Amino acid sequence: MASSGFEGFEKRLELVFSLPVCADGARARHGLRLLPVGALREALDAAQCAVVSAAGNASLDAYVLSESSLFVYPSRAVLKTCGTTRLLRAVPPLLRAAAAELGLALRSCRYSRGSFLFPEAQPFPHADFADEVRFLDAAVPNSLRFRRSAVMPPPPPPHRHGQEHKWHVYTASTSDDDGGAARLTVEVCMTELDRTLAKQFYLTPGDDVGRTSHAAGDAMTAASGLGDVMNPRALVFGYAFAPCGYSMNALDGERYATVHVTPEDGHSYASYECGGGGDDDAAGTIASVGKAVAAFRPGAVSVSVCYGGGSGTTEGRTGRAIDAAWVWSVVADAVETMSLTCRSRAAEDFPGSITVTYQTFTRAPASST
Ligand SMILES: C[S@+](CC[C@H](N)C(=O)[O-])C[C@H]1O[C@@H](n2cnc3c(N)ncnc32)[C@H](O)[C@@H]1O
Repeated sequence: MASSGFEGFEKRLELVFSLPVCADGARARHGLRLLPVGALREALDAAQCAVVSAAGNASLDAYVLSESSLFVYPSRAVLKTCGTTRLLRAVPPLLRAAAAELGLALRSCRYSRGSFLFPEAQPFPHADFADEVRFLDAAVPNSLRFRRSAVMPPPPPPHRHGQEHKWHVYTASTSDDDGGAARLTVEVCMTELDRTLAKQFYLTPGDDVGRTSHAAGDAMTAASGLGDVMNPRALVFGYAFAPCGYSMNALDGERYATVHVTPEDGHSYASYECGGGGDDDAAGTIASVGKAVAAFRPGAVSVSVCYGGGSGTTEGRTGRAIDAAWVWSVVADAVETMSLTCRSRAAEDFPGSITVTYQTFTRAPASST
């Protein structure tokens, strides 16, 4: 841990593989889910984190890690790590194992993160986005020739705290127009959590002897209302750290949601992410951000939405095409009801027909009258 405090802001990597056409039935059906435990462990060791709990359903495997989460689908892996982990170091062993054990070739790679609270504590290559981009450029195969990195703009000055909250995105893809792979992912980063709500994520005296980390985590899920963030059908797995901290994975069919909480005063942080589904209920998926924000009443929030662009992407209930202006307005409707005001917004297109939107919100200053 940095001497200054725990770095809550996560690094997030999504790798998408092509399933081999001539694979036998099991390999075609389960793909990456057949990776040997030893191969996963080698990748997580390289990133400097470990599995603390595992669950799965017919569509995916979900792991709570010592620092955040891992989701594994047949052709897609999402690895999210926080603290001073070296997430990008997991890329070479993952690609090697996917090729050697399963014959899977990488089709696209997306890396994203916010601005760290304690950038000086980050190990190479994470201290500098330019180094992260160089590392990824060297790690992904040449066949992913469509590449782009961008730092999404900070709010215009003067910002409330003089901090610049930026969103860093790198993508590489074998195709500039990956029309068939529309997926919606929502990433929310919250700081300055309400102190009373944050206290729910501390173990209570006696927890260390009386309850498992899973049972204590499930109690935190219930007390905070986070169990409802997805929908009542979802399987929810909470995990409590000692003396504080919380991680949760929720699964509903092919969709997942994940919440991570660093409740320590002075650098409190919570994240909410959901994704895994297509865009048939994009409005509902994005609106779930409102429930996550209500559980923490943060002073500052950023929301990034990544969606498959191109002509095939429509919002199911209305048949309306998803575009950045529509995403911005659905996010703002979900967040601004909680005395938070939009400070900045941006949208960028990336290879593989991906669009990423980014918005920041802060609590409105108290009125002087
Ligand atoms: C892993 S969790 C959630 C991570 C998530 N990115 C976040 O910050 O919200 C981090 C919280 O758990 C606490 N914690 C306690 N033991 C930990 C451990 N062994 N590894 C990681 N975090 C631990 C940290 O102090 C922090 O409050």
